[in-house]
Amino acid sequence: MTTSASIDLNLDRKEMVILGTQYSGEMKKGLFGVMHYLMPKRNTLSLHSSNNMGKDGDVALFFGLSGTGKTTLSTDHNRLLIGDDEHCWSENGISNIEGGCYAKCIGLSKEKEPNIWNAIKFGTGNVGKRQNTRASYPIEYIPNAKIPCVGPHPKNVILLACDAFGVLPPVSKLTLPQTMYHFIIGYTALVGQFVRLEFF
Ligand SMILES: Nc1ncnc2c1ncn2[C@@H]1O[C@H](COP(=O)(O)OP(=O)(O)O)[C@@H](O)[C@H]1O
Ligand SMILES: C=C(OP(=O)(O)O)C(=O)O
Repeated sequence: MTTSASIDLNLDRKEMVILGTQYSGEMKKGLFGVMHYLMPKRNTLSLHSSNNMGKDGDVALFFGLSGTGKTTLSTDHNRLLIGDDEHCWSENGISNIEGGCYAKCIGLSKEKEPNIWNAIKFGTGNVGKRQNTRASYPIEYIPNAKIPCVGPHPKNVILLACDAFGVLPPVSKLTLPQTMYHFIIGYTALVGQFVRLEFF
């Protein structure tokens, strides 16, 4: 064991117990773990991704580890927000699991991310002193949210590598096999450590 935290789940009793951590993100991540078990049985993929939709119905799906920009980039005032973190992709298209968002507060400013700033509503100026301080808000607090939070099959898939070491070009257009390769290796630079820096 490298940590004293544990997330214990009883699928029969539909119970989850979170021990040894005060990170409230475990509530949604624990349930996400349940979805990884249940959804494939229904021929549905559960994805750690954000999603938004353009005016023409084109859905973009953003994959990336914690801190790579899923929440920030999907909350785009020119597009409709479907969700910032956890989704299902089935034969019918995309649907959001959470119905709300979980934004990072560090460095948050009204000028750079006005929709997130306004959605938090309470105490925004006083938070964000630690690396992984979060605020949650109902998705309805984002003015251009897509309610209900569903969309057609994605037209564009974006892999957020956040490669601070400059190994990858800033932007690359990938072929299908390249996309599959990069999805599987999941290369991320510095910010893949975002949550771990804070808690371990
Ligand atoms: N160009 C940028 N694109 C995306 N995020 C950025 C950028 N510049 C700074 N950030 C910051 O990086 C962090 C990205 O975190 P977030 O969007 O919550 O990631 P995720 O949802 O993938 O965990 C935010 O704190 C955001 O303010
Ligand atoms: C809530 C989380 O997801 P993200 O940081 O990608 O928002 C997490 O990883 O704990």
